[in-house]
Amino acid sequence: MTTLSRPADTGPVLRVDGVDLVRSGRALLQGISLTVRPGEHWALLGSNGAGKSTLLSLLGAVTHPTRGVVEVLGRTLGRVDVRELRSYLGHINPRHAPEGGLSVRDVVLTGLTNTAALVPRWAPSPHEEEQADRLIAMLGMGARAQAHWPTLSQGERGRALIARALMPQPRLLLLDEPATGLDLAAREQLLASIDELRARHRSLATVLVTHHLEELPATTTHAMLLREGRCLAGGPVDDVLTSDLVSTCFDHPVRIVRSGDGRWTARAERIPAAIA
Ligand SMILES: Nc1ncnc2c1ncn2[C@@H]1O[C@H](COP(=O)(O)OP(=O)(O)OP(=O)(O)O)[C@@H](O)[C@H]1O
Repeated sequence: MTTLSRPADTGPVLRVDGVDLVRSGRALLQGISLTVRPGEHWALLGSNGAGKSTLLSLLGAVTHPTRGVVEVLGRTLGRVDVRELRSYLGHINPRHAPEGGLSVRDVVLTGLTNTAALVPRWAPSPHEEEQADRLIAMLGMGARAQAHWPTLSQGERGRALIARALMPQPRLLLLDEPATGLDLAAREQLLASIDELRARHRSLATVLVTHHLEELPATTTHAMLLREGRCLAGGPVDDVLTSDLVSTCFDHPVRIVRSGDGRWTARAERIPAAIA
């Protein structure tokens, strides 16, 4: 196997050009183009089945396009060892299931080996252990570092998984519905952690999938709206998250408001009785 040198730290983090993805004879994505640069924080929104997770799996080098080009960290999918490329990405799936007996600290360390369990005869360096402790503290999990995975709440797991994904110092972090199932306090803590992470790591790029505008961190810079596998709109967040575009995307009239703290709310518009 050829060894991939660490991808260069310059240029776009992601470049998707004219991508179609067909599975079982069905077009799941059509004509998707997207460029993500260092320091950009993208939200990927769309209704159930719009293709968000499918697009995220392309960006995470998990699947290949049927047509078009996907470049991840400057490497073209189809011409690169994707397993190795994935080790330079932070791809957070809230459904990740680490081995039961691991502590938070162990789970975070498995981010270096990209495995569900600690690798036998592998030991982290003192520097790597320090880094794990620093990330655990940054995500507000210092007091729970020795807690065993099954005893954690869903919110604690979400934050531990972000720390895990950051261990290889990725340039790109992919988050698939990170706030799903969290209660109000856990969601707010998670969003605050994401904002802090972005502030501390200025060149980090992120792509976050969600159904809910209330789950978008205030630091979101760009958005893409997906509808039936196609891009309805993509670009700077305030150009894309408008009442008109989001209503079209979800096939329902909604009013979008961005409040003073930079967060969003979406409310259904009342449809006048005459046309309801
Ligand atoms: N391997 C596959 N073969 C055929 N269809 C698939 C395959 N994988 C996903 N799909 C379909 O592709 C569509 C897009 O799925 P995807 O999971 O990307 O949507 P999503 O926007 O993430 O949806 P949700 O919000 O419900 O999670 C869905 O209709 C899904 O059933």
